[in-house]
Amino acid sequence: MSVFVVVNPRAGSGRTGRRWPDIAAALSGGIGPFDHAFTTGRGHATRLARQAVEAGAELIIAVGGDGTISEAVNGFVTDDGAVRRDCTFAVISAGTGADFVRSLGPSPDPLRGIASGKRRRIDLGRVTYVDDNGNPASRLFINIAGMGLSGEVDRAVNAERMTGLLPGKAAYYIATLGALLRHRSRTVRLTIDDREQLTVDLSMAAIANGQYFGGGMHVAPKARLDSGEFQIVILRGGAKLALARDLRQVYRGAHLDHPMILARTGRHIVAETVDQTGVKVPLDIDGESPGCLKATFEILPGALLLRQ
Ligand SMILES: Nc1ncnc2c1ncn2[C@@H]1O[C@H](COP(=O)(O)OP(=O)(O)OP(=O)(O)O)[C@@H](O)[C@H]1O
Repeated sequence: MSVFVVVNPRAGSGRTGRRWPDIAAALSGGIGPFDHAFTTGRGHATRLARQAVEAGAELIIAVGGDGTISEAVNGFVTDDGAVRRDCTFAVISAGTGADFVRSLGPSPDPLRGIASGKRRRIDLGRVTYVDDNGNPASRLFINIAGMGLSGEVDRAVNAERMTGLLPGKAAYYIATLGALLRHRSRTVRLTIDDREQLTVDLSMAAIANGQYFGGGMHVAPKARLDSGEFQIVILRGGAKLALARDLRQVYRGAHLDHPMILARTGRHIVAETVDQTGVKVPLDIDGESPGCLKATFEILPGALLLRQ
């Protein structure tokens, strides 16, 4: 079998690079020979995975955090926008947040899972949106996309990381706190499967394939990777103090009955700002914020063959 491994040596604040010799030894013991390459920066995992898929790789393994996993999955998209269904994907999670793998269930040893050859089909999401230069863009997501506060946090975390002054976790907390303090809710209209239209004063919405984001927040406890639909969790605007106080409920996944939460399911969601201020609502796509509303989220049932 032809195997290609995409490794982000910087993931987990550089831990992945340090662990790579051990991971590589265990991998070759489990699955035999493979090719690999280290990513050098943003978007590189997509290019590496795409080259490998086009060269006939049968299994792509992403080694890194949620950003690397998401970028590598985007390498499965062909020029005409279809997703390659003949190549298998696997992950060795070695990032800081490790949110995607939490939805896969308990797996004491991901290497053993990969070596076992067990495979399952999971859904992917596709989001079309307006990028930061005002151009139409499209991207796959494997875990969670969303809008509002989560997009603001992504941008703040990214800016904080750029300064390089603080280590990963501290940068994340400081950026999140700052984004929360600056945050203002916006009026957004969500059209779900052409059957329901919600116009809400929105702080945040998660369009969830997986269950966790933000480093362990159980935002969409009812989402299933193979359900053929998204779980949609909407947080209305409200007092920030109440928000901060009730945040703990989200970590436990106990927030769905909260008066500030609306929960739905859907396969096709259009989200647009109807806010008179004209302020843009940033997106969150698997932890990155490459653009703003208006956006369309579409489920791609069973699009990815996952070895686990
Ligand atoms: N060599 C590199 N140097 C710096 N950044 C890189 C490099 N290779 C990839 N990247 C970028 O690093 C970013 C973060 O990577 P990733 O998400 O995998 O790790 P993490 O942030 O530690 O984990 P998590 O997202 O699970 O918290 C990605 O957006 C990716 O584009």
